[in-house]
Amino acid sequence: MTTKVLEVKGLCKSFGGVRALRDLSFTVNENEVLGLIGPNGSGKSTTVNTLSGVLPPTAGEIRLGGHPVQNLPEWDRVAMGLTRTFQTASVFPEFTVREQVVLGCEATRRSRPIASAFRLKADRAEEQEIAKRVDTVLELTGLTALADAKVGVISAAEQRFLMIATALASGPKMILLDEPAAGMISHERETLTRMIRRICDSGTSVLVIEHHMALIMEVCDRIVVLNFGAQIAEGTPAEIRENRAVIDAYLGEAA
Ligand SMILES: Nc1ncnc2c1ncn2[C@@H]1O[C@H](COP(=O)(O)OP(=O)(O)OP(=O)(O)O)[C@@H](O)[C@H]1O
Repeated sequence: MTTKVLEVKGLCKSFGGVRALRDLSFTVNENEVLGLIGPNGSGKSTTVNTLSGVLPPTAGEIRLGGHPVQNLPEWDRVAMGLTRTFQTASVFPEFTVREQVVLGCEATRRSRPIASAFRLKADRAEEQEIAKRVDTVLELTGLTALADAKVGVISAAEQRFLMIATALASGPKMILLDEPAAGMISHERETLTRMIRRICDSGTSVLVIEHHMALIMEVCDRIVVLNFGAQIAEGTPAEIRENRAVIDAYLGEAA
């Protein structure tokens, strides 16, 4: 049976007179990587910003695991299992890689500062649980060997992997990746492609925005295509490659 992780129904977003999103409806299922593609200005970032809670939708419904989340703040959505990365790397150069990933666990921490101060038993158990989760996430993102390196000295691609690791540290059901391959060279994109598949196989569904079509076609199970804020196609990579409206609006004849 297919389990829906994220359901988007009739999503609209306007900025004054600009209708950035026009009635989007799609789902992301368990064990699925969904690609969101389209020309510049077609509404991809607005979709991710609206899904994650950075922007309030003008209309429509967003459900996570069946629960409506469109009126919840970003932090609550993270705690419920919906997390994201941003287009630009937001990292702390003075932290170690491990310390930065630990920050990503904050949204799901149960213990309060008072418990930490007294080192209560439950708090110690949670510390151990977090350490284990951080190790798992570092392995999933290929950063184990860099765990004690300062964030400021690792490569730009590794910093992007670290952003994914930090987002995964909250143990999400669903991760939104906003142009994760930006600035990467060929072998780094291949590493990223394998990483996205591993993330999906480990139980976190993925929605990925990306302009790099080879990566999208290789990693996605299904693809949604936007143009001028409207959904013009949805299908498997093979179907999207052949879709006349998508070729005309975005891919061109070469894809
Ligand atoms: N904060 C904002 N205020 C006004 N208009 C906005 C705002 N954010 C986005 N828009 C407009 O909404 C539309 C969709 O923009 P969006 O950034 O979502 O597109 P995109 O597909 O992510 O583009 P790109 O591939 O260039 O990142 C564009 O017309 C854009 O100018």
